[in-house]
Amino acid sequence: MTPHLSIQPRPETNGAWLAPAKLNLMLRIIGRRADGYHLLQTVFQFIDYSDQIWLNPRNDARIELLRGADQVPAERDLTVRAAHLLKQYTGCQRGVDITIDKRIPMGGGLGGGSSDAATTLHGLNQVWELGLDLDTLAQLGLQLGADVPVFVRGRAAWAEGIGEQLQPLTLPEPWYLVIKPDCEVATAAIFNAAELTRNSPPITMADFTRGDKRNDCTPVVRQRYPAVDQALQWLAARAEAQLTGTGSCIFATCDTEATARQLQSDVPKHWSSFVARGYNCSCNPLVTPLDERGL
Ligand SMILES: C[C@@](CO)(OP(=O)(O)O)[C@H](O)COP(=O)(O)OP(=O)(O)OC[C@H]1O[C@@H](n2ccc(N)nc2=O)[C@H](O)[C@@H]1O
Ligand SMILES: Nc1ncnc2c1ncn2[C@@H]1O[C@H](COP(=O)(O)OP(=O)(O)O)[C@@H](O)[C@H]1O
Repeated sequence: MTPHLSIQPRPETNGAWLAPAKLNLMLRIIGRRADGYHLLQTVFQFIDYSDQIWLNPRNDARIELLRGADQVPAERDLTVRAAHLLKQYTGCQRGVDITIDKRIPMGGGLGGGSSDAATTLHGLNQVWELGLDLDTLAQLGLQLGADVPVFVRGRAAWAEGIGEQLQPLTLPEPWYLVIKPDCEVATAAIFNAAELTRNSPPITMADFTRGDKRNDCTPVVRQRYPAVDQALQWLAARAEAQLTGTGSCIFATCDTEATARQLQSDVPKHWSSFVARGYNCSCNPLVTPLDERGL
């Protein structure tokens, strides 16, 4: 059976919905839209390293964040914004208490905020019995961030456009060592950098499969964040080192968990790190695992 991550509440999650992180296995910037958003080619894969979100219905129509991410005001939290968006779109009068157990580092290029938003859209679609389909949830998600649709759809993907035009991919599901240098990177600052490459020639999926894993953000992030540069130098001396998204996290791909843990045991103590498995499916109530559909 093809392994998959399930974002739905299960006994082992104590009623929590899971919001997994992602890695960008390559990222090219091939242009810019008139509104300033960049046209990308990127490959997304999920990893089994997740935030946990509890969605408890209330007796009134309020949306309350009982515990969220550090230093993110409730009104800016992407789970709260997702809940308001659903109410506005459907006219639903119900309320919810939201509690987030934050594990995915913020400003790390791991998409934690976007994943929290996507999981909230799925969770409240069920808890509030809204009956919205996957396309509608992905469209609503895009209003919250360019990265939200891939988490809503729950399939590893080749992405184009601003990251929302998605073609599912079946990739190897290796182990990853992820290192978080001691800094956060604001996505907007990197996309606004004058020195960012914005005219990379487009590649094909076959080029990626043959090994083109460049991330156009890497030179800018290395130059502006010495901690990322140092971590990349350290990892590159031991394995192929890559930046995910706009960073700050970097990663190496390993064939086995043992290899990843061996590499992790040498990581200098001033960087945090974790080992996680890659997954092509992050299954939600509207997506059945590939193998259960006979694919
Ligand atoms: C770069 C990527 C790669 O997966 O990930 P992260 O490094 O943030 O995790 C994503 O494209 C980030 O997606 P997301 O974090 O949802 O972006 P948004 O909230 O929509 O936008 C954040 C900022 O980045 C800019 N932005 C985002 C996406 C894009 N294709 N072009 C952009 O120029 C936006 O103009 C905005 O200033
Ligand atoms: N629930 C949330 N979890 C994390 N970040 C959030 C959340 N809601 C809003 N944000 C905002 O989104 C920003 C980006 O966070 P995140 O998605 O974790 O990183 P990245 O964009 O680097 O992948 C944070 O710095 C924070 O201001």
